[in-house]
This record gives sequence, structure tokens and C-alpha cells, in this order.
Amino acid sequence: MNNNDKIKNPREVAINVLHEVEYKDAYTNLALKKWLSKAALSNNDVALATSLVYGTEKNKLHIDSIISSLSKTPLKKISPWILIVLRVGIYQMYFLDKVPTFAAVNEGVKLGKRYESAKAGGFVNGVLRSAERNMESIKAKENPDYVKLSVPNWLLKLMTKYYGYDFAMDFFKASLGVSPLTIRVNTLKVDADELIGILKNEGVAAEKSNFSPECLVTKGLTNIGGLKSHDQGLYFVQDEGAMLSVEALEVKLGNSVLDMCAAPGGKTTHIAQKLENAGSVTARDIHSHKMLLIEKNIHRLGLDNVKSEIKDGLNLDESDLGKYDRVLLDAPCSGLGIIRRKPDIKYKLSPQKIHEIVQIQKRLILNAFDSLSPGGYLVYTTCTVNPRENEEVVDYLLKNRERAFVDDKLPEDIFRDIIDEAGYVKLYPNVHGTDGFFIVRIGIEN
Ligand SMILES: C[S@@+](CC[C@H](N)C(=O)[O-])C[C@H]1O[C@@H](n2cnc3c(N)ncnc32)[C@H](O)[C@@H]1O
Repeated sequence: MNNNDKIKNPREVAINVLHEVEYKDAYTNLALKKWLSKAALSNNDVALATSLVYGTEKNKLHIDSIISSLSKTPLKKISPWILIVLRVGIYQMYFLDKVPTFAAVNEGVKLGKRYESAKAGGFVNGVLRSAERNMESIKAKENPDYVKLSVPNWLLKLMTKYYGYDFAMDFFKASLGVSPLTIRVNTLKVDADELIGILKNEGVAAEKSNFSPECLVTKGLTNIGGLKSHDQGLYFVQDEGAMLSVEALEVKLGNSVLDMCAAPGGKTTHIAQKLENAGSVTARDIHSHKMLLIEKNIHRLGLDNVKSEIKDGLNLDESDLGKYDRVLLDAPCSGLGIIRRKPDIKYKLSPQKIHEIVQIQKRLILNAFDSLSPGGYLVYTTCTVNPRENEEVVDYLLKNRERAFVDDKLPEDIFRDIIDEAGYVKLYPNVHGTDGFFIVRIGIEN
């Protein structure tokens, strides 16, 4: 694409991303990446587009309730592009301090005209001007909790059932915030202190984190994937909770390891790193297009001890039985722990979807356990905080496999403060600052 054809307006990037997320089932993070690549924006405008996308999507239910109170046309009858333009406009006016109201209104009107019609631009003008006039009374209005937190009511009820009202509220409040940008040091190429120095020279502040020795927390940068040190494979962008699941696996040199749901390879590459680029990790995933991502990551990080295979973990081969010293099952899950990063998840989930996911998790965990060799470990992990997908799946395994037990002897130095009495590691954005994660190590009786 010629630079002249690229989008120069951060609000235009934002509405295109949100349109794809809303109407084409795209994921927020992937759609944003795609549209930023079609744009030529300054660093400040990249930051603005990113904040508009995430802020609008995270607060969507709350924003929609404001639009409903201002527009005579019911929400469902507002055309797709205009609804998105209005959401971005209201987000800037009600949730951001730094954007002047006239800019939010004028830019919205321009986009309404370009993406729909002059008449639609007039409608945007009417609603946003009314939003300006009525701001005080609208802000003073008491909304139900699920609207304030922009979370479907059934989901708030589900979390309240398991965790109580206060915790559920805190959890969803924290999920409206911004995730820390953490990276895993590629210890095959550098150590943590060296990498902190290299990043400093690239203008990025980074410091060691709380739990994982290989985790650095970076500050004030949106595009860490664009640095030279990234291309050189010195680190992998990853949440600390994800790193901890590999720490729980306690891989030893020479182990044979199976990663059953591996793409895009965050944990596979961590395991390969722990094996010091020797031994072997078998990385499987059901989706062939995602396997390419594993290959790309392996190559960038300079690893050559990974064997990647397209394979459905629901179908175990005879030859897999009792074969691996370590098995990682990073199961497909509802993703409730990562709605801070992928806010569209909370609107796309349903009780029925969760039910279907649990059935798959139960079948996968039996197959994962059956692949273990005597004395081996299975780590079951998810990025959800829903006990039906976590503790209940583990209970299902324990009921169905006599030799399985929860092994709580995780490395003391890392897990001392975060393992509970049942042997589970449960992380929450409102408690630990990490994504929401569940990690358990299962042993096999001889
Ligand atoms: C939580 S993600 C894995 C993330 C990965 N472990 C990482 O750290 O980068 C779950 C993965 O499970 C895969 N998956 C879903 N159903 C599967 C199945 N039946 N067999 C194998 N993989 C499956 C999905 O394609 C997805 O990539």
C-alpha cells in the first residue's frame, strides 16, 4: 500500500476496528493490529487510536445506555457505522479528559458523513451536541452495576455466585483498566539485567516483576513489537500468569514434553527455552493457520527443539499413551481472565458456549493425563477465573483417573505466596495485577 493511501486519522482507524469487531466477529487485538498496519500515524496517534478502540469496547454497554437516553432512534435502528461513530464520540466526551469536546463532535460528524451520508452526519451532530448539553445530568444518573461495569448481567451474576458481590465488582472494575505490558526474557540470548540495559538504550524502561524470574514489566510503550531487540528474539511479549504455568511444569533437561494446545507458541517457546534448546517439545494445535505463528516465533527466538504438529487433542494416538515426562494443557477456555486485553470476549460469551467449552476441557484433560509417563507432571492451565472450567475440570479428572493427584510441591521461591491450600494457583487482575489465570500441577501415582 502506497503511503499516500494509508489512513492518517486515528479515529478512522478506531471505527474500522470496532466495526469489524462488532459486525464481523473479529478480535479487538487482531483487528487493531491489522488496521494500524493500513495507517500512517505518529506514535501519539497510535496511542490515541489504541485507547479509543479499547476504551470504547470495554465500556460499550455503558456508552450504549448513554446513546439510548439521547437518541430518539432506538439503538437497534441506528445504522452500523453511525452507531460505532457515536460510541467513539461518547467515549471521548464522557470517559477521556484530554480530548476537547469540539474535536470529538466535529470528527464524529465528518466520519458520519464520509462513512454513511450527509444526513447521517447531521444525526451524529444532534446526538453528540445533546450529549454535551446533558453531560452533568447523565453523569449524575445512577446506573445498574452491570451497566457501569459494561458486563452482561448474567456474567456479573455468575461471578457473584462463585466469588461474592464485592469481589465480582472489583474483578470487573480491574478488567476495565489497562494491562501491564510484560515480556519474557529469552534466556538463551540474554539475561534479565542485560535486557533491561538494551531496552533502556532503545528508550524503554523495564523492571523485574513480582513472581516469575524471567518476567520484565515495561513502561509507557505501545509498540514493543517494533523494537530491534524484538526482531533479534531477545524477548517474547507475554503475561506473567502465562509464564508461571511453565514454571509449574518444572521442565528438566532431557525431558520429552507435549504441549497439547500450543498456538501461537508462547508457552511452547518458554518450555523450549527451559530445555536449553535441546531435548524436544512436541507442540500441537488443531488450527493449521495458528501453527504458522508458532513457526514464526520459534524462528525469531532462535529455537530448534520444537516439533510442531497439527492435531486435535480430543483424538489421542495409541503411540501417545504414557509417553511424555511433561504435558502442558493450556486449554481453550472462556477467556474471562483476559477481558482487559480482549474486551469483546465478555459480549461474545454465553452460558451455552461455556457449557460446550467445559465438555471439551474434560475430554482434553483425560487425554493429557493419559499421555503422561510414570513420575511425570501434567500442568492444566486456563486464562479464565470460572471454577466450572478450572476446579470442576480437575475434579472430573480425579474422579475418572485413580492415579491422578494434585501435586502442590511447586517451586517454593516462585509459588510460595500464590499457591492455595488445595494446591491451586489462581491469579486475578484485581489482586495480582496479572491476567486472570488458573494453574494446577497433576502428578501420576506409580
Ligand atoms: C489458550 S490457547 C493456547 C495458547 C498457547 N498455549 C500459548 O501460550 O501461546 C488454546 C489453543 O487451543 C487450541 N485448541 C482448541 N481446541 C483444540 C483441540 N481440540 N485440540 C488441540 N488444540 C485445540 C486453539 O487453537 C488455541 O490455539
